[in-house]
Amino acid sequence: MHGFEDTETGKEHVALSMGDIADGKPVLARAHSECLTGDALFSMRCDCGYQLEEALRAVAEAGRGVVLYLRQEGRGIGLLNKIRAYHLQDQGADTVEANERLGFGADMRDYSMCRPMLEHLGVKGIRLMTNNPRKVKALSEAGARVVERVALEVGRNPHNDGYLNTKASKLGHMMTHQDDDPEAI
Ligand SMILES: Nc1nc2c(ncn2[C@@H]2O[C@H](COP(=O)(O)OP(=O)(O)OP(=O)(O)O)[C@@H](O)[C@H]2O)c(=O)[nH]1
Ligand SMILES: [Zn+2]
Repeated sequence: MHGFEDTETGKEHVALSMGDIADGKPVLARAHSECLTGDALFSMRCDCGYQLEEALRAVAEAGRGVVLYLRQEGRGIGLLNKIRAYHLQDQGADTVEANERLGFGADMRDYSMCRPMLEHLGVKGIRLMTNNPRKVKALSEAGARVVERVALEVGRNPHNDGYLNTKASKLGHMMTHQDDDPEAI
């Protein structure tokens, strides 16, 4: 485990690495945004905890890889605002509308810390586990060489079904699941 301090925001990020990731070959990687509720408290209303677990499992299976754990909770609006957004969602708003009603953009995250973190670890190119095309673009623009996107679709359940559908329809996430697919729950 490697710790990093973001000198601009004061946030402390972490990288979990396994195996030789500085050999120049593409590295299986996940840039995971903090979700206290999903990652630590087992919330089922998002897919974060499931994705984190699957990313760690995939790295372990490959014997080589890195998970960047980025402290940008709630797509960058922070934990308390995410809780406020959840209250709005309980009254009918979707995840994007809730953010907007609170005066935030749909996604306020910044991935500029990833490049120095990967450079420090000697990683030259990554096979990024994500369904989010904006994340691939943002990481590439930040200077990280994304050689491949690896799908990370896990954890769909009745509590996060609507949330995942909104990610696909409003945020552009690439999901193979179809709303009318009875086997996909
Ligand atoms: N504002 C807000 N943030 C949320 C909500 N649900 C989860 N999050 C946050 O969203 C972040 C995870 O982003 P997602 O949009 O689920 O997924 P992603 O990282 O864009 O894409 P993947 O790489 O495919 O997982 C974490 O920081 C969570 O805390 C919500 O309803 N509102
Ligand atoms: Zn979450």
